[in-house]
Amino acid sequence: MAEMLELERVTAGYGEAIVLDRCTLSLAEGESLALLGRNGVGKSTLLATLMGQTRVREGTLRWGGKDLARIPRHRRAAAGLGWVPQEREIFASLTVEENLTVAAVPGKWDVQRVYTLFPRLRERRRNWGNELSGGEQQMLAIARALMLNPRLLLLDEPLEGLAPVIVEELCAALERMVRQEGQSLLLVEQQVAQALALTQRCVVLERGRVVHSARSRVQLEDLRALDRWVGVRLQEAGTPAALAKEEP
Ligand SMILES: Nc1ncnc2c1ncn2[C@@H]1O[C@H](COP(=O)(O)OP(=O)(O)OP(=O)(O)O)[C@@H](O)[C@H]1O
Repeated sequence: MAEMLELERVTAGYGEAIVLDRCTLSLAEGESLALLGRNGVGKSTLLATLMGQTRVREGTLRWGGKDLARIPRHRRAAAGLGWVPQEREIFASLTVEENLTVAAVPGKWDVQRVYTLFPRLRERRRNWGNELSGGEQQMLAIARALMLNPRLLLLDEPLEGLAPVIVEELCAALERMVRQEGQSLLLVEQQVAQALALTQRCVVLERGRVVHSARSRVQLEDLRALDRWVGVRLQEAGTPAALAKEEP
């Protein structure tokens, strides 16, 4: 597989502060990658860097073989990077369907396809954004990003703060999105077992640098090996449905 995204020894941060420190990773078209690590190691900063929101001091970022630095930050979404930040930022005074269609880009993902992925959004299509539960807001934020037909979807802790039953529903949708629809995904997530179950590969960041990488399926069978970097709480890891299934 040709690499779609390549970071080579990228050092970046905010103002004088350096957060990413010679960070190297790559992702191919159709691939799904979990970005793991403790709080504050730079996972969100890596996504922000892809979106042009940090100061890159050194290293190269290539997107589709081209220098990402040459794509201005307001053009990154149009260039195929679909970012769902932790804050979700859905439009409270638009309906669910208006949220989805307000900035849609024609392509494989359309309203019917995202409703098939998230049937709950179809049921709620006439509700205002501010009438949704946290889980529904997260589904809407992801669905809205898909409506831009991104080549790569960047999800920042989509499961954070959601009730277990909603986590399960959301994971089932993300699993279909990745496995059946072949959506490329870069997933930042603290819920390690779920993140591994949804992805093909994983990398661990520590102090802004990749310190470990593995096949997700292999790693899932040895969660304890991640403990030194991530502090996996095995008893909380759960047993997502996807664990029992074949690797994509
Ligand atoms: N907008 C910002 N301006 C200045 N510093 C920031 C900004 N965003 C993050 N930082 C700092 O960058 C460092 C890395 O934060 P980042 O959010 O990337 O970590 P993370 O691995 O995503 O952790 P978390 O799970 O807590 O979000 C932290 O020290 C944080 O305080």
